[in-house]
Amino acid sequence: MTKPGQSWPPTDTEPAVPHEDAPAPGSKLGVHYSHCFGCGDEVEAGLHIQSSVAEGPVVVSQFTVTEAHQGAPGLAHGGLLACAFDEALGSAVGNLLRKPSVTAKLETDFVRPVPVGSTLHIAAELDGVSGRKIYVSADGRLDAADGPVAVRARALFVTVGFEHFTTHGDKDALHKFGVSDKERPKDWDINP
Ligand SMILES: CCCCCCCCCCCCCC(=O)SCCNC(=O)CCNC(=O)[C@H](O)C(C)(C)COP(=O)(O)OP(=O)(O)OC[C@H]1O[C@@H](n2cnc3c(N)ncnc32)[C@H](O)[C@@H]1OP(=O)(O)O
Repeated sequence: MTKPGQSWPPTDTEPAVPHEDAPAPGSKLGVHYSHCFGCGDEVEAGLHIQSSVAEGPVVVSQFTVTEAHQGAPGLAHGGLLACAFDEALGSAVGNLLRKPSVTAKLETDFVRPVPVGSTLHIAAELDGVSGRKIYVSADGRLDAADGPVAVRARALFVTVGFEHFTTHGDKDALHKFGVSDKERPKDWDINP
């Protein structure tokens, strides 16, 4: 856990510059995989997070807490909130940098309870890049983009080759992500 006062990013970084093919500010981001627990439209009890690109290296996401997401009665489960942030942070990394990347470290500060029925407005910003390491952080505000902060998160994503997914996961992963062999060299930076 990064201690209060510890600098972030924890190492020297270069600015995180969005890829030339990254969606423009204002663009709505679609589902990256229909069975993704974070954004997938085929996961009934999933988080159904919707995201769009904002100004700067920022992606904003909304997550509405339902009864399927409870820990204590009427309150969101902390682990599910962490999942929502993983999705929101990963969406910023993947969509803005277009580098296949995975979460290596994720830390969350739970500042206020998040009730069922509320919507978290999550703003995830790319903070810097150091080689394969991508630092990204987010605030989640209750019920409005300028509402009170309920959750904060910081994460390290690490760029991987596409074989990470096809070797460790599903050999058809690229097809399921909607990334074709033809698109790969043009649309994605692969330099792990
Ligand atoms: C169109 C586009 C749409 C895209 C949308 C996408 C949306 C997606 C939304 C979904 C989002 C959900 C996303 C998900 O859920 S991703 C699923 C959850 N994550 C995983 O499963 C990842 C599992 N871990 C691994 O595979 C490996 O450990 C990785 C690949 C991460 C690194 O193993 P690898 O052997 O390759 O590399 P390395 O070990 O040399 O490490 C490299 C560097 O990183 C540093 N390091 C590593 N770990 C840590 C750590 N814990 N704290 C601090 N530092 C750490 C390390 O010191 C080194 O630094 P340096 O020595 O170089 O300085």
